[in-house]
Amino acid sequence: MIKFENVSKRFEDKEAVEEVNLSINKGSIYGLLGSNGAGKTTLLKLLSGIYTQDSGHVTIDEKMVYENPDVKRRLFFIPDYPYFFSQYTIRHMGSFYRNMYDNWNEERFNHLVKAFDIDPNRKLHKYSKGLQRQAAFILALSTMPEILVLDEPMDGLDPVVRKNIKSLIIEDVAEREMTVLISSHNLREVEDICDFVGILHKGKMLIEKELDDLKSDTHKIQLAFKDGAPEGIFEGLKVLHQENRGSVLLCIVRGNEDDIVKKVKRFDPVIFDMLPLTLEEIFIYEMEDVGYAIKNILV
Ligand SMILES: Nc1ncnc2c1ncn2[C@@H]1O[C@H](COP(=O)(O)OP(=O)(O)OP(=O)(O)O)[C@@H](O)[C@H]1O
Repeated sequence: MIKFENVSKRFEDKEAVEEVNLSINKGSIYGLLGSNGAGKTTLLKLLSGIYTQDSGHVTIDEKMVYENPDVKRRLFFIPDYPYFFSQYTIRHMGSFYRNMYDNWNEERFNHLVKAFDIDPNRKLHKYSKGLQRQAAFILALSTMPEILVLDEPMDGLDPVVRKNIKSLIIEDVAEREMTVLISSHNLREVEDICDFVGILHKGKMLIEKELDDLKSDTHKIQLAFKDGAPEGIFEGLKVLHQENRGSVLLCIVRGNEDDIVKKVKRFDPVIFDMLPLTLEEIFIYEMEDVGYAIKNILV
């Protein structure tokens, strides 16, 4: 299990991550979402042992990560800009990782190089951004990591390659319980692949939940009343957003569905619809709730 306990990390005068708590179960695919500069990359680098925290604990199966090569060998981190040694081909990089990772799988490496159509003898720096990212995935998956840490993983990949890579990741999760931590702004992709989601804002974890629970805990409601919305309609409810659309009141409410239905129906609405929300909508309304709203930017 991956655990962050009260983890803080500061850069000069900037608190990048503040008292973050986070747990990721083995075999889970965890989507780390957040506004720009929220601290996502910092968290991934703390988990990968690239940074050390100022306070708190980052552990994998109760072992500290930083300066612990045995633990670091169990994970592979693909940063937002994959790094290769200058003048190296994918074969050279493969040899480098073969020496580092005990579980390196040569057969899989050769198979993936062919499957992704990467020339094993071409220098990696000559490849496009998307092909370099493909090379990073080939290398990462050939190390057979227990934990795969991905920073904006699908950026620059075409839809066919995305689908292939997602299938490979899901296969590794299903077959050998690989754990995946993904930071992404592509919420559709996260919704597609992740089972757990954390939303980070200004260095703090706003929400950490199973994706299904998050979705079943946030509701879009359309309401209309004979003589306008009565006083106290929202009493006892956590309303993230509300707006009038003609005579219909649209609101986003967090909480238990049955409880919301019971509370609202007391006021006898003439229209009452409860609609599902996408992860993207949930993200936008949760951000609005902490003052990070699209309307502020448009004013
Ligand atoms: N090496 C560094 N030196 C100084 N400040 C840093 C450094 N790395 C990150 N920061 C600051 O820490 C904060 C969090 O940055 P981080 O890159 O973790 O955010 P992020 O959530 O990944 O952002 P984005 O979605 O924009 O990529 C930002 O304010 C950033 O400017």
